Amino acid sequence: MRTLLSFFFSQLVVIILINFYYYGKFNFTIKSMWRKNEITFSGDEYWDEWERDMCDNPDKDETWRYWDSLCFRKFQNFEEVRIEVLSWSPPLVIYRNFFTKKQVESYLQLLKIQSLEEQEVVDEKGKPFISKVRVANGTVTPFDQYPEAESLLNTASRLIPAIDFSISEDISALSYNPGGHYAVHYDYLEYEEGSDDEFMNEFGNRMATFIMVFKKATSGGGTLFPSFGTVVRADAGDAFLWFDSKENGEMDMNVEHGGCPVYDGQKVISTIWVRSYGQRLFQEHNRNRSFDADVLLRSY
Ligand SMILES: O=C(O)CCC(=O)C(=O)O
Ligand SMILES: [Fe+2]
Repeated sequence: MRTLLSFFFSQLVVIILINFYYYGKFNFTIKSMWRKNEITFSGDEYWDEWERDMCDNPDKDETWRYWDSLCFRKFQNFEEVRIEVLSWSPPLVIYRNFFTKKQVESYLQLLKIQSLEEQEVVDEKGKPFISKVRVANGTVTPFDQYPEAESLLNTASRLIPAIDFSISEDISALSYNPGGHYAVHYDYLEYEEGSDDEFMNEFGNRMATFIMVFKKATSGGGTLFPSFGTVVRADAGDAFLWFDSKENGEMDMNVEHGGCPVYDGQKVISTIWVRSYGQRLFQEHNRNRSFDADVLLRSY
């Protein structure tokens, strides 16, 4: 009887200890999420609470662990390309280890000697102005002026044959310090009628956004896609890409996205906005629907 009782009590103690452990863990997670959500920064009024909750949710970190994630290993002219598909239609994909360490380092070195400026956003007339919708520093690094930028363009053109990267805006770099962010927005440009944009007249609207990662923040700083329920947290040397337009060239409403607030460390990315006119994909597709990711998996 005594052994039975002592067995019973020892089990009780174990159960209580386990409960304490999990309660503590649970409490810690909730508290740390809640604490981050409480962090204020300049421009936080442009973020909804649920968007910040998604940004801060640590479960969104490792896409390749999801039971339904699709990972492809493709050979393009004997070079290996690793593609993680986060959304099939419209496509949102991460290219892992896309750039070499040397490319990453030399581009960061180039940014060090450039002076990065506080970034503006454009209004509906296409006019730039400073706004706390985006808090970041940046600069433009034209391909024809900087071999470090040209090398990135060459790699993208070689490994992603579906897209003609030469029909694009100059590569532009962004650096976010703690408190830096870019509230949820679309990249597809929408101006009021009558505003004149020569570049738009010649090359069309933004078809795709290609983001290259050079430095990952130590806390915060992912890229949130509310419609996909995903936060991309890519590493230095990775790149990710999505389509801003549908097959008929109109704006795709599913691809709103934002740069989550950086809490610690520095985030450095740079972007190539690919323009529509002359892209082969529009000759092959013209329906009123989103593109599918299979166009990125073909070799052409
Ligand atoms: O910082 C990010 O993660 C996103 C940047 C972005 O959306 C943009 O530059 O248009
Ligand atoms: Fe954007």
